[in-house]
Amino acid sequence: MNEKKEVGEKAVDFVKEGMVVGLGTGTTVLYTISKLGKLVQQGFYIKGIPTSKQTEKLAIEVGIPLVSFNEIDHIDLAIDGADEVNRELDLIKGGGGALLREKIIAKAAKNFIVVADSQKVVNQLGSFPLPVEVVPFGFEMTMKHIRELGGSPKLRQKNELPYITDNGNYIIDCVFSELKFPEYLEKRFNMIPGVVDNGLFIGMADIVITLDRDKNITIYKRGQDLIST
Ligand SMILES: O=C(CO)[C@H](O)[C@H](O)COP(=O)(O)O
Repeated sequence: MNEKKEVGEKAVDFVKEGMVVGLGTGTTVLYTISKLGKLVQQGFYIKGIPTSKQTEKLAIEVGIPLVSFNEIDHIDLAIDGADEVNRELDLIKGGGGALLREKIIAKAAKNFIVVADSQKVVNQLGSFPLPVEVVPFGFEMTMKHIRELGGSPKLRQKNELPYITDNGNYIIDCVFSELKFPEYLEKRFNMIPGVVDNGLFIGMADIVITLDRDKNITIYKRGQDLIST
């Protein structure tokens, strides 16, 4: 079973005609975007706003009309993947390097749906290294301050050069032996000069679509238990 496809395509059930939809980044939401593209080709009308250049390219390929922030006053729904999800529906994101645009779009959306295969569901956040987007200027000093928060920071690299985000920044991946107080840490990281944002998404997801142990689609809604399988 392709879990990413199952959960990614299920999210399309929440998209209604005429919506402005935030389009996330990654190999799970790719299935959402592809299915939305097929519907658009059959006459279903939506507008998309992408969270990365990679997603922008994919959305254009599948035929989803795109808008930018200066053309809209709201986003109805954002759909995105995650690297980790806990039972409170808090997330670590940014494995794909798009955390800043993803957080801007998730925050702007009336509803934020996360699509996550069963491997992503954890009791406690922090096994996945926390991505932190930093400006290149003085990043060595920024890393020093990040280390003071208890993690082991490592500059993300691609082809032996610093990985560059769509915003022209670097990503520091931060390994924690135990990531305690994620709500505090999300805010604390962003107080370090040079940090643009971090991959903790606390209190943002409204719905998580995943699979249970028996591989049934399972939908969790913030503040409620399971709403359907
Ligand atoms: O945060 C992200 C990109 O910045 C992705 O949503 C996250 O990495 C999950 O990706 P995938 O669906 O490929 O496992």
